[in-house]
Amino acid sequence: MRAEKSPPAIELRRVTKRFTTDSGAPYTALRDLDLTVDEGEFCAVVGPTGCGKSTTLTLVSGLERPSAGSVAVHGRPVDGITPGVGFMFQTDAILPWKSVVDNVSAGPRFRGVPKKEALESARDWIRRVGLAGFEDRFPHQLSGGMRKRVALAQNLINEPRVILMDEPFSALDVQTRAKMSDELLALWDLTRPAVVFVTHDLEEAIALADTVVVLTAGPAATIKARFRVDLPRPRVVQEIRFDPRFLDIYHQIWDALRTEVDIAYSQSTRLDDDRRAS
Ligand SMILES: Nc1ncnc2c1ncn2[C@@H]1O[C@H](COP(=O)(O)OP(=O)(O)OP(=O)(O)O)[C@@H](O)[C@H]1O
Repeated sequence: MRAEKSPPAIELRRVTKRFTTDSGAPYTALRDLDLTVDEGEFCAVVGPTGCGKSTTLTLVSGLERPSAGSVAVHGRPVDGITPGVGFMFQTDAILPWKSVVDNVSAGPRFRGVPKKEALESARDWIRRVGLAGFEDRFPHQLSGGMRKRVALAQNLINEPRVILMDEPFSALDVQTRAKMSDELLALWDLTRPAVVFVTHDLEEAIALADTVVVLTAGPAATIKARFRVDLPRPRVVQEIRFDPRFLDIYHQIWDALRTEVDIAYSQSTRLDDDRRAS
């Protein structure tokens, strides 16, 4: 008997997304975008500022609908908020009035898991993200890096098969950021969900991902190129940068990205000039 090939974790086909701007004019953010992320794949998305990286995530999450084309998660068309998907954004989504353990156990509690079991599982995840002993602290008593750990535990406790991350570590200092990236890779390795990780930082993208996708400059952004990152795992984020293969990959991707960054930059300076002239 022939085994059925399981669908990819995420599939966007010929996706176009139009917004209506404040002035009422239509703005096409994405056009004819095709993106496939396999089960267990760590995919980083890079592209010039404002090209549509976050919009791509909101389409997968179900927070926004495509104007044309289709979005599917595990073969199911996305129709409203996608179940089984975790999110991590630049700003923390942790609740300031709840302790660490209550924040982390909130997901299972919401799904109806009995309190005792939810708290046990939360303590387990808090330990795995390196916060044992901080269970009863409140978010304002934690550093930025510690709050990110809480957000990671809050996500991973729900055992998502897909995690969407939008510059989750960009507010952290450089060292904490590298440390968190290592933690993320170690935790990802435990359950290997599919990840889409949006970042401005090409080094971060290569250090973390299996594939790096480059978007073109907007409007009507689409995928310019997709690169396989064949660096060995496990990786230490701050050390993998010195691998000669890392530099090769960096140069290849930067060649594709640089043109798009230049286009976006000249568009933004032209807009500034127009504004000054009017
Ligand atoms: N709700 C909205 N209404 C109107 N325009 C929007 C809306 N959301 C996004 N846009 C526009 O769509 C384009 C893509 O935005 P998006 O935030 O996805 O880009 P990005 O690549 O994530 O940006 P950055 O790199 O700055 O984080 C931008 O020009 C943005 O202004």
